[in-house]
Amino acid sequence: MKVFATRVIPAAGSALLKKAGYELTEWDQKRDLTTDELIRYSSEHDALLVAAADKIDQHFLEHNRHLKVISLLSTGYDHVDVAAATRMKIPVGNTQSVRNNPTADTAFLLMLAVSRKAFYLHKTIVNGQWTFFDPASNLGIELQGKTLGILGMGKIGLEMARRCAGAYNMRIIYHNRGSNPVAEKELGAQKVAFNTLLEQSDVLSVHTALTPETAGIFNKAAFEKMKRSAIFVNTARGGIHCEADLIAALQNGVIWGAGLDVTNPEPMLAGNPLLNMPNVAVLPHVGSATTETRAAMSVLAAKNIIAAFNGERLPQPVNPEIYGTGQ
Ligand SMILES: NC(=O)C1=CN([C@@H]2O[C@H](COP(=O)(O)OP(=O)(O)OC[C@H]3O[C@@H](n4cnc5c(N)ncnc54)[C@H](OP(=O)(O)O)[C@@H]3O)[C@@H](O)[C@H]2O)C=CC1
Ligand SMILES: O=CC(=O)O
Repeated sequence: MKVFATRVIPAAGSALLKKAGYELTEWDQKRDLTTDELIRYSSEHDALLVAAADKIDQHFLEHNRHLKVISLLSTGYDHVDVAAATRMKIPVGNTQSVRNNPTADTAFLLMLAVSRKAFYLHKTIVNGQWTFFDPASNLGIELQGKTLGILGMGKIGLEMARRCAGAYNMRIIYHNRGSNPVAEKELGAQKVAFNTLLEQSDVLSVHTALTPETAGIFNKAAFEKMKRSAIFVNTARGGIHCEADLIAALQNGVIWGAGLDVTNPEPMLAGNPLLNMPNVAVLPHVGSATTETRAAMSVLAAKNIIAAFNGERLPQPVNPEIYGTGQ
């Protein structure tokens, strides 16, 4: 069996695939594959291990109906036409469950960095602008006892809420389509309407998937409903906020600050105005970027492939419906 990985994956995962006797080819160039390249390489392999930047759409799948599995190195699967894969009976697996803690850490880090202008102040030192102590400048805001709003109280949202409740005794509100009984019981989190989330949050952290329902949901109208002192944090997907509206909201003081691990497009271009704003912190999509988690992700991605080759249910399936009720 032949596996094609669109990235060089951590050794723990590649070792597992090789131990199982599979031939693994890893794309080792520092650029994304083009659609044509992805189709061509996939046609010569039995399984694919892909990153969030690789678009697996209907066109791609029609050229690769032979694939025994598509294993994602990500949790999010907005880059995959899962419905088409399901129709073609191709199992898709992801790495949800091993990346909750580091991604929540990233959201927490961004919240704190924005509240104290940390990224900007670091830059002022680099630029030689730390010249004297001025008690009235470089002021941030405190988080103790403030209200955290979570859009998407799932696995990562819950970890972010736990951190904020534990560290700053923050009141937790959230908006989901369903509800999250664990967050309600453990943290006293209160489910609210989306508009209430916008109006009441001091920090609003986004943890929902990118779907047609959530795409661009943070637009001009949404930012205008938020507090002028609010911090917006997005570690989910850049497509959930409208960047032009976010920039305008920050420039016009409609909200106070923003912390982003995800942008649209990615990579963000160096001249982006967000990078020069004091109350903004941007990271290059590194939510899960720890040695431990990247190793665990590669292992889970490899296990998804091994299970598919053995005709078994994937340990972390995105489209379990392909198994019917039998598995
Ligand atoms: N920055 C990074 O490196 C990483 C980013 N991610 C991103 O984080 C996202 C969340 O991951 P994870 O916590 O594991 O996912 P979960 O599925 O556990 O949580 C997502 C939550 O979003 C809620 N939700 C879905 N649709 C809507 C909607 N339309 N309105 C309101 N809430 C909604 C769901 O609840 P309900 O169904 O009740 O609405 C669910 O609770 C991923 O999809 C991925 O895009 C993940 C890992 C790393
Ligand atoms: O963005 C990363 C993911 O796991 O999803």
